[in-house]
Amino acid sequence: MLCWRPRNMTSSTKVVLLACGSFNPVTNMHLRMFEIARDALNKTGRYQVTGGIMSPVSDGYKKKDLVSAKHRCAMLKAALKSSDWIKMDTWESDQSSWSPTAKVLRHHRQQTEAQFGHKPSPSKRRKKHLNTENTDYHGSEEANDLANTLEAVTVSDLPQNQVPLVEVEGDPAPCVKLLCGADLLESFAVPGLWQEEDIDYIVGQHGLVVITRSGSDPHKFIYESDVLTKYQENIYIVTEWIYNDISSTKVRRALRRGDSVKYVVQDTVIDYIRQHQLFGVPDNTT
Ligand SMILES: Nc1ncnc2c1ncn2[C@@H]1O[C@H](COP(=O)(O)OP(=O)(O)OP(=O)(O)O)[C@@H](O)[C@H]1O
Ligand SMILES: NC(=O)c1ccc[n+]([C@@H]2O[C@H](COP(=O)(O)O)[C@@H](O)[C@H]2O)c1
Ligand SMILES: [Zn+2]
Repeated sequence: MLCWRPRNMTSSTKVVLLACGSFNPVTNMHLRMFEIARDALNKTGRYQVTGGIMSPVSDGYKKKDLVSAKHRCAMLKAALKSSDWIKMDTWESDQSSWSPTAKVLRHHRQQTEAQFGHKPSPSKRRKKHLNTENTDYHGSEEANDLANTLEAVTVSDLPQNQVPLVEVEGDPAPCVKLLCGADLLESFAVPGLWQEEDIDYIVGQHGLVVITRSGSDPHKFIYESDVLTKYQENIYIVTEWIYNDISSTKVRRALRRGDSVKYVVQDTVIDYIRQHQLFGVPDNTT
């Protein structure tokens, strides 16, 4: 089961969309992904998107040309002034080492559940160990305690279907789903890039919302993958008909060459890039 919800609940499932990425720099397409996904999910009548989170990768990712998290977060903060529902979260970028996406999702699931004040049932609270027969291992009264306990447990430590879920007392917490482009989905097949148990956890326990991207065929990719086919009801593919192949790589290239990136990234981001002379942007002030 992807998301715990009371059996008698007939209303739509609340969803928080989480996008992990370098955002080096954040482009209008990163922001558009959220709008496209929210429209598509809300229109199904089965989901209600209640929030969006952008989580920039930490400096420990060490990808070529990655500017510091300080700058990437500042640009993201500036860009998000134009949105009233997408927020940046710096938990991941504050880490000194790179965090696998499964770990970031798990962190946000715990945060979301804690925000909703979910409490463990008294019977479950007494069970300190995680490896119970219950698939609905219940969360903590004191959110921090739970976070600390679980922090020590990697996703792969938890047997399948024994991922900590929280019993609902009142409103159910939204499900946290990974929002990504089709290229990220297809990177699951790159040997050694993703742990199998992480893919299982991400798709099996959270779910994906995938935005189509030029050069990708997510339906075919799912068909060719046994694990993705197994969980295909947890993968929601959204076709972006207003086709736009913006990428941070192209933005960095244009900036390096002194070309305009206006209307491709937010003006506030352009101002920040010029002010801090990032991405090799030529200094026009001298
Ligand atoms: N044009 C796009 N269409 C669909 N998804 C996109 C697009 N641009 C970025 N994404 C998605 O945004 C997320 C963050 O990606 P990332 O920060 O790597 O951006 P990027 O533009 O691909 O950057 P880079 O060129 O540096 O790899 C990923 O899930 C990626 O698939
Ligand atoms: N094994 C993993 O969890 C894994 C592998 C590759 C990329 N990612 C994430 O995907 C996002 C996009 O990465 P790229 O910018 O390299 O395409 C980043 O947030 C990165 O942390 C996660
Ligand atoms: Zn990318």
